[in-house]
Amino acid sequence: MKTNLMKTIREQQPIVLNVANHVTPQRVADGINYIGGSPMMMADPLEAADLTKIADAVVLNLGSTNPTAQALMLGAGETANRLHKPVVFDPVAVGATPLRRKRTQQLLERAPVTLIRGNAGEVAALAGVSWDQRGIDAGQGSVDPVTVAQTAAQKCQCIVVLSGPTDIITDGTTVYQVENNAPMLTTNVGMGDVLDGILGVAAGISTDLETITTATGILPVAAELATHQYPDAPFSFLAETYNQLARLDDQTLQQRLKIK
Ligand SMILES: Nc1ncnc2c1ncn2[C@@H]1O[C@H](COP(=O)(O)OP(=O)(O)OP(=O)(O)O)[C@@H](O)[C@H]1O
Ligand SMILES: Cc1ncsc1CCO
Ligand SMILES: [Mg+2]
Repeated sequence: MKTNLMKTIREQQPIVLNVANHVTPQRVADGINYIGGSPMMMADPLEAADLTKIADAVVLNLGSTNPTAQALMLGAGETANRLHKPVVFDPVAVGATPLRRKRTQQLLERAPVTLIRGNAGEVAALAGVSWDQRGIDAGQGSVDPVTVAQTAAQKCQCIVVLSGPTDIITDGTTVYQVENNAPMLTTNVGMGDVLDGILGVAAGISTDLETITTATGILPVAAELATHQYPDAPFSFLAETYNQLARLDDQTLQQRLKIK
């Protein structure tokens, strides 16, 4: 694993450019900032290319898809490809509507992404696996999530991080699993979006599978520590999770990470 990830983030302070949804941008910006990255949100497609030039990584979120957001995603994605910068994509509720599927397909064709992070329902939709997705939530399915993640990674030719009680990280061949988790993460809307931001920070440093796997553990490790303090208070848990993100060092992260 990447044993000096937190130190490297705080030294390099990667700039992460986001096409955020309209629900959780503050949570995402805080998540990036608290671990030591530098967040930037954008809203005007006319500056997507110029802002991508100064970014170390780009994070694209389908959550509040609309024509402007799609133009932002395409503009940033295409420039990032040309400049060989990493792109993280979150296909929020992609299986829910034909429009979301069409816009995702257009993005993946015009600007291939480095990493897709979604819950089981979203990754299943990309893999073409039958799944009972529930809006923005994972829903239920009968196929092994590891197979779902590997299929999506092979189809989309990128790294896939399938989040859930166990997070699955794969390039289509090698598979790592992060077993740290905190159920109150699912009570707070947007913690998947925060995970995307953290993965963007890490991708700004390296996109090797070990770095991405270590980065996937940052949020659940912080959330486990917060759960010890606030086992039944989801909003206090949320605040404490951010405190723990700010405090987290490599020693604590490596000690607490449960990877298989
Ligand atoms: N059932 C669960 N128990 C514990 N932790 C979970 C569970 N499901 C997801 N997580 C953790 O919650 C975080 C967010 O992942 P999740 O799968 O909920 O994203 P999401 O569905 O895209 O959320 P959102 O759309 O609200 O941002 C990850 O760190 C993941 O490990
Ligand atoms: C609630 C919600 N609706 C669209 S995006 C979003 C935040 C979770 O991704
Ligand atoms: Mg989500």
